[in-house]
Amino acid sequence: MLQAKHITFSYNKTTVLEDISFVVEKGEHLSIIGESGSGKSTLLKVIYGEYDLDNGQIFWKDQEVLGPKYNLVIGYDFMKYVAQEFDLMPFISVEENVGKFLSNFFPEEKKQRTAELLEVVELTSFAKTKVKILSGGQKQRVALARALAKQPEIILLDEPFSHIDNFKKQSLRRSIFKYLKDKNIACIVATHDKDDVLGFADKMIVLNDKKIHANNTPQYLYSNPEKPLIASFFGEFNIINNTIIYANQLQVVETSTLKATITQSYFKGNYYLVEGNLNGNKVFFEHHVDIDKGKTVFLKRID
Ligand SMILES: Nc1ncnc2c1ncn2[C@@H]1O[C@H](COP(=O)(O)OP(=O)(O)OP(=O)(O)O)[C@@H](O)[C@H]1O
Repeated sequence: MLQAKHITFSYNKTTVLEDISFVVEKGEHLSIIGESGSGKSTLLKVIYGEYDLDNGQIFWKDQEVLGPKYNLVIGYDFMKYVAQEFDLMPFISVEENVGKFLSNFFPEEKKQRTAELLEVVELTSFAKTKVKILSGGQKQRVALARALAKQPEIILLDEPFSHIDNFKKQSLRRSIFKYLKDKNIACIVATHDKDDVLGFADKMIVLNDKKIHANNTPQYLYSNPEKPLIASFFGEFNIINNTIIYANQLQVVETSTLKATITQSYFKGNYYLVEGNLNGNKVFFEHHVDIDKGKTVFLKRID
């Protein structure tokens, strides 16, 4: 189990994280969300032991994770970290990068393990390719495979699929997160993407203004967003009578007290996101067809 206990961290005199506490159980998947600059990457780096804390402690099981003041070499064998900037060796091949830290004493094992990981990140056909000529997304996949090579107990992933195109992203995400669950590897994933969270994360932490705003399951936070910041992560929403209502919770009905004049319809594939004016405020709702500008509709909340 990873335990973060009352962590406070500052860059020079600027505090970025204040009194952060949470736990991650063995094999658990925790997502960290928050606006850009809220400190997600910093939190991962601090957990990795890249910086010394101002206050607080971090433990993996009984071992305290310490920063550079106490450790000559940053990092621990049980924990791997894949940063937003992945630092690969450009002049050797994909498989050599992945196998770099695996022992040469067991060549057959090394070969098998490398092949298994290349399959997880869907790069088998690039095994012999030099990393230098790979695209950004392919390099990100090599970095993921390399971090998994020595089978850590916990892995820290910073926007792990940010460079990967939509064609590959869905299947790669399933493949990586399934692999981590199957091997009982805990993960902490900093992300902006709700698709990295929904269906995969056991818990999610919302960082805001240096602190943890919420720490709960994605199901709970989706249903009880409490703050606009949380609702906005999941999708388009409205605040009507001081209540957060997602666009997909509003339905057009014959008559109601919510009368809106349509201003715009956006094609979204299997539905339209329709924008309207409700008592001088914007309102968004989902509808199966587009609605002409200027038309009046009545809306009702459905749950
Ligand atoms: N090395 C550094 N020195 C000083 N300040 C830094 C450093 N790295 C980050 N910061 C500042 O710390 C704050 C948090 O940055 P961080 O990168 O952790 O946020 P983030 O939530 O990961 O952002 P993003 O989603 O854009 O990646 C920001 O205000 C940033 O400017």
